[in-house]
Amino acid sequence: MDPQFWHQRWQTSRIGFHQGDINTHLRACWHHTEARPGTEVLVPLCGKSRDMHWLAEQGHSVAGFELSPLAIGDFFAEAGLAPLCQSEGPFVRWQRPPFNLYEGDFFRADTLGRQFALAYDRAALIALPPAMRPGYAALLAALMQAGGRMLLITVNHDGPEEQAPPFAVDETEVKALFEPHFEVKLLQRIEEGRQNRRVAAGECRFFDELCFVLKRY
Ligand SMILES: C[S@@+](CC[C@H](N)C(=O)[O-])C[C@H]1O[C@@H](n2cnc3c(N)ncnc32)[C@H](O)[C@@H]1O
Repeated sequence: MDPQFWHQRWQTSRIGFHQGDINTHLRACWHHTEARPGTEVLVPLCGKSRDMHWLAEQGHSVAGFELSPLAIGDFFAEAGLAPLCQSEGPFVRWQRPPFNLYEGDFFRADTLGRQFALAYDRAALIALPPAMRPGYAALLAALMQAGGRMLLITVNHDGPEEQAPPFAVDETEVKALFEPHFEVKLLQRIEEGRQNRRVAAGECRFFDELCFVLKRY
């Protein structure tokens, strides 16, 4: 999407994607990453997700990437943390251990020359229109160390071909995007049914959440 789309969403507080609670798949499936405490977790398109606090509670440091300074500012303010800000390559890095949140375009993350053993994607891939997804998968392949693992959460629905996220990204597409670089395993699929507001409103007949673990070859 155009960066302006996201800046406007944050400026007008249209952030329905933000979850007040920790993500259910994260709690249930993180152990599949075989994460060791102390290992840094890459969180692309992180928003102000509370999941980053949960990862910190498991003993991880967190490297988040986010376009919106409002999102990053809220993340620290809501936690009562005062970050230090400094420029680093094309980013502004907001730092308060165990969090390093990089303000800027994630698609430039390779310029930092960093690699990660762990990553967590919730509502990042599904925020991208189809044409941007192959570049996202290739970038993650470049950023992950051999043997590195990533927990990936997507949605699948039969809503109208909307111009706005969350876009449907089913198991077939996840495999097509990532299998050239990663071993891909579907861990769980939750069928939300009428609990989902789009299904209840008749906009879709189904709305499923899928959780994968990916291992970099
Ligand atoms: C659907 S939200 C998901 C946020 C977060 N993962 C969560 O679960 O709440 C997508 C986020 O990605 C950010 N974003 C979109 N494109 C980006 C880019 N190219 N680089 C960094 N952040 C981006 C948006 O500002 C938005 O906060």
